[in-house]
Amino acid sequence: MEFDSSPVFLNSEKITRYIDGRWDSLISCLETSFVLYSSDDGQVIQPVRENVTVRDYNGLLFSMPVCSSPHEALATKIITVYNDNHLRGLPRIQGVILLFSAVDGVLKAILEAPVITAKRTAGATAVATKYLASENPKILAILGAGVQARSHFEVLTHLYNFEEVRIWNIHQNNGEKLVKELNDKGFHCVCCSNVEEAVRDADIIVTATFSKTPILKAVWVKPGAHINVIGASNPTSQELDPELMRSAVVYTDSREAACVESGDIIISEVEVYAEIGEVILGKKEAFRDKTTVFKSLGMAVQDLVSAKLVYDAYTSDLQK
Ligand SMILES: NC(=O)C1=CN([C@@H]2O[C@H](COP(=O)(O)OP(=O)(O)OC[C@H]3O[C@@H](n4cnc5c(N)ncnc54)[C@H](O)[C@@H]3O)[C@@H](O)[C@H]2O)C=CC1
Ligand SMILES: O=C([O-])C1=[NH+]CCC1
Repeated sequence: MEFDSSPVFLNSEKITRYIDGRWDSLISCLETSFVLYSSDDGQVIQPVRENVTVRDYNGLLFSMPVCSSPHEALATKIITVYNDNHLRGLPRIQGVILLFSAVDGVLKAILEAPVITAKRTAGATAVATKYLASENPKILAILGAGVQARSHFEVLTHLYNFEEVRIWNIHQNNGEKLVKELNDKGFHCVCCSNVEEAVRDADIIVTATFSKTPILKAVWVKPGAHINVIGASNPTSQELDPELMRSAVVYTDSREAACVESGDIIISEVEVYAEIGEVILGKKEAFRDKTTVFKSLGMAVQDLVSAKLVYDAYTSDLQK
């Protein structure tokens, strides 16, 4: 019997075709992935990711392997994160996700990583926000105007009807560009000239920047707000003022990763109260009335479930 071992290659355009407009399915897969990761039954095996520093070019190479038994799948995301790439007119995050069958080890697909990374990170935030934010949030503030800012805007406006969406960016022209792009699509957002103005009275805040030092201060944040911290994914970077970290109840995706990768957690010396998976499982409380922080690091299992969602949609399309 002939065996066609060629994996399919799904580029960003194809991935967009199979993932766009599917927030609810993606959020549901991601919710399951949080539960599988935080259950102690070994259904998901996900070591802390490896990274290699490219000192001369301010770059990093990440390798993120995972096995999920319920999905009968293995995946590894391999990405580079080059902080200065905007100066080269290139995306800061590039790479691929390799998706294998866990049954026989066959490589099924190679998927370009940026679209899935953007969508799954925002989808994961959506899960955390659903559990931790106050009911009926009215004001959303997004700090940053890049890839993650866009995908977070998309998913959070899919989930909630905000009265106001505010965007702040370090380079105001890029913030204005994003606001114009969204408003041209029929949304109503405003660009703020400073962080304090953007987050005043906000119910939900997203920080999605490449800042190395805190951009968000405790005194600016409304008590009871929910903050999704997406950037600062290394032990020496911070997006939040340590005082804000210490005044909030801190949740994360992976406690094991947070303790070695998150500058916001390590430098402020806060205790992680819970993984989001533990909240979904009912093992830990969701303190909606308190100021909450979801420190997102990003997990390989999120890439696996999202890549599988895309791959399954692609293969079922082929069979039509
Ligand atoms: N938690 C997770 O799963 C993931 C986290 N990330 C992180 O999210 C952050 C944003 O990533 P992308 O949107 O893909 O990048 P991007 O390059 O598309 O956007 C970065 C944004 O940060 C702003 N920025 C850069 N330096 C800054 C500074 N010093 N202070 C304030 N703002 C600054 C830029 O103006 C831009 O708006 C990065 O820190 C990245 O590592 C990215 C992917 C997944
Ligand atoms: O999970 C992920 O893909 C990443 N987290 C930080 C940079 C990229």
